[in-house]
Amino acid sequence: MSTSIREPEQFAFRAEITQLLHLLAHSLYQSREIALRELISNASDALDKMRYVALTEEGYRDQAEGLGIRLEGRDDTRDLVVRDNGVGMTREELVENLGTIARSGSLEFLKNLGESKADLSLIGQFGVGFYSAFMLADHVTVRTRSYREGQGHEWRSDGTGQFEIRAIDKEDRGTEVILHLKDDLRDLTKDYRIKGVVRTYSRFIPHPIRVGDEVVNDVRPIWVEPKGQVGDEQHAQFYQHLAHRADEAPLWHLHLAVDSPIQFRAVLYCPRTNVERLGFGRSEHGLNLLARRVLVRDDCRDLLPEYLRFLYGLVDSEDLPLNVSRETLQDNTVIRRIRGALTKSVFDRLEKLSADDAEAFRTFYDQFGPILKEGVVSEAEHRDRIAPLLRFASSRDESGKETTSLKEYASRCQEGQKAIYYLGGPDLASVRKCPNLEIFRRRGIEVLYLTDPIDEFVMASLGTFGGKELRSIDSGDLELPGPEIETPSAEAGGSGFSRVLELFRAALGDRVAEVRESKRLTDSPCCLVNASGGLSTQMQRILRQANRDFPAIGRVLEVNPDAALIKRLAELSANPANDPFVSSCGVQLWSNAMAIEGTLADPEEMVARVQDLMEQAAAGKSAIIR
Ligand SMILES: Nc1ncnc2c1ncn2[C@@H]1O[C@H](COP(=O)(O)OP(=O)(O)OP(=O)(O)O)[C@@H](O)[C@H]1O
Repeated sequence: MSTSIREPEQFAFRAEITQLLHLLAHSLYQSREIALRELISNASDALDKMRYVALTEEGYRDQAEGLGIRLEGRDDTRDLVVRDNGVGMTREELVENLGTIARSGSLEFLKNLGESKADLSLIGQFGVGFYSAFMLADHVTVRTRSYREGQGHEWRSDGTGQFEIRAIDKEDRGTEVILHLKDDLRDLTKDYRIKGVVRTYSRFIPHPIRVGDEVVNDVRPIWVEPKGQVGDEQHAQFYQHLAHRADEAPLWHLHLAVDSPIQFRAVLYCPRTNVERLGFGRSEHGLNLLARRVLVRDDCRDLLPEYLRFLYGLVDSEDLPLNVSRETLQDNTVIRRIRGALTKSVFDRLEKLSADDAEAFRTFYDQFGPILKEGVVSEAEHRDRIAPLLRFASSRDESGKETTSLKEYASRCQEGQKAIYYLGGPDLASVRKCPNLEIFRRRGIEVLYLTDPIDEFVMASLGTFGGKELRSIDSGDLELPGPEIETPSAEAGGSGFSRVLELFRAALGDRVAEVRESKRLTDSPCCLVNASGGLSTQMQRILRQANRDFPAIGRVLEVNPDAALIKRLAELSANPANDPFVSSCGVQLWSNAMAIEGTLADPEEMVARVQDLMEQAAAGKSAIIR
């Protein structure tokens, strides 16, 4: 026992924590009581750990009894105490956990608060929940004794840059957080107020929370209750406890009771918002794993595929040993089977949501669709479950508001249509401008508009849907349903048009793979398409963004014999003196097509040519007013 350091020792908080504390202390956040929930959650975690220790470590067998949390208000001193008989902390743990260890979460949280992307209610998600105590208190004291030692320690701080730690006598194991309440929160010492807060935020914590002699919460673990007996309100509170989300009900939940071949109970929750989309890092949390009601891992990532990482929840199985180690989890057959069953249930739930509640499914898809798509690209196993859930904008609603599923698209296919057509681009506005769409518009064939960069990879990974090939419309060999397009204009253009193609070909050289007559354009003079079987334009754009040295791929320039400009060039080509002008127009048309796509590499060259063409046009004009 080291009673030698009874004198307090001073420590400085890490810089980002000082910043965070300053923010919290001056916060005008309305529901400051949520801080209490963070402290109760921490106490509950410490009790879970103690129960686990008692069941797995020699010498602590009798210590799983009487685990609980107690809240006590002290009117005279304006203190509110949160006490637990959990694992407690050693001196080193106190120093590290409450002040000096780097937490990537605190920096991220500060950054997002600064950019107004997050509000204080999200604090618990960043692994810095303890500090929210300073929203309620002007001084915080933590008295704790680890289950491993007889010596207790006290941590004190007023939240301004420093904290101090000293050895104390503490009779019982566990932790006591004493909040010296801010003046305007003094009524939080009253039992009725404390009970109110517990009932609002922490009612379904699976350990008894006592205020006076009364157990205020409902300790029956909701996941072992029969499904029909757990209401939405209970689920919402349990979700808030697991996910550290204040005042938010889950978008949907799953409550599973499976008895064979593996026995397990599970609850899973889908948040309403995807914090990854707000610019936070990847969701870094797994599910809680319990063996016979005892928490064995609070961050088990092996229970769901990576692309369902946004779900919160808990799995409790009778078939798992308590001492299952992190290393053996992945190879554990029980875990693998539970993962399979959970994943299937999630897809069943999503399928049902998409059929029964379009509004909720749309919210889900807006938030988590991009993560779900990773599942198509990263593994083949569940592609066929994810594909029907995908939604895309389409030419059916040019505003992009109404999205469509692949199945709906397929149901609208024309007689003889063998493919599902799509076009990718950086945004809806540029996709809609693409001349390649003209023939589709004329024929009334629907085209999916893909604007998420991963969409192209999704389509490439899927290959087909419902027996129909997924095809980018800038592919050189389109097989459209219905009759081949008649091109009388090609004849009308006659040899002049062939000459135009010849001149374009010679002028463009190896900048293009081919120059040919187009059968897909109605208005535009020309468009670019890709050699059959080649990469789509959007895919080339994405690869070039990722790697500047990505080689330029020779494209096919298709020319519309029907366009007024091309007709005129065909006429002019009868006179060899016009060859340079026609050639120059060819290069410029190619530049225009590249510019529309956003793939033009050398704008200076184009500017010089436009200048030259303008000079020629100006020279042909007359200043004489007729
Ligand atoms: N009552 C307690 N008993 C034992 N240890 C505690 C207690 N409260 C906090 N701790 C320790 O302090 C650490 C920091 O707590 P804090 O609330 O800031 O983050 P966290 O609990 O790790 O993250 P999260 O809030 O996301 O669960 C905890 O991980 C735990 O080790």
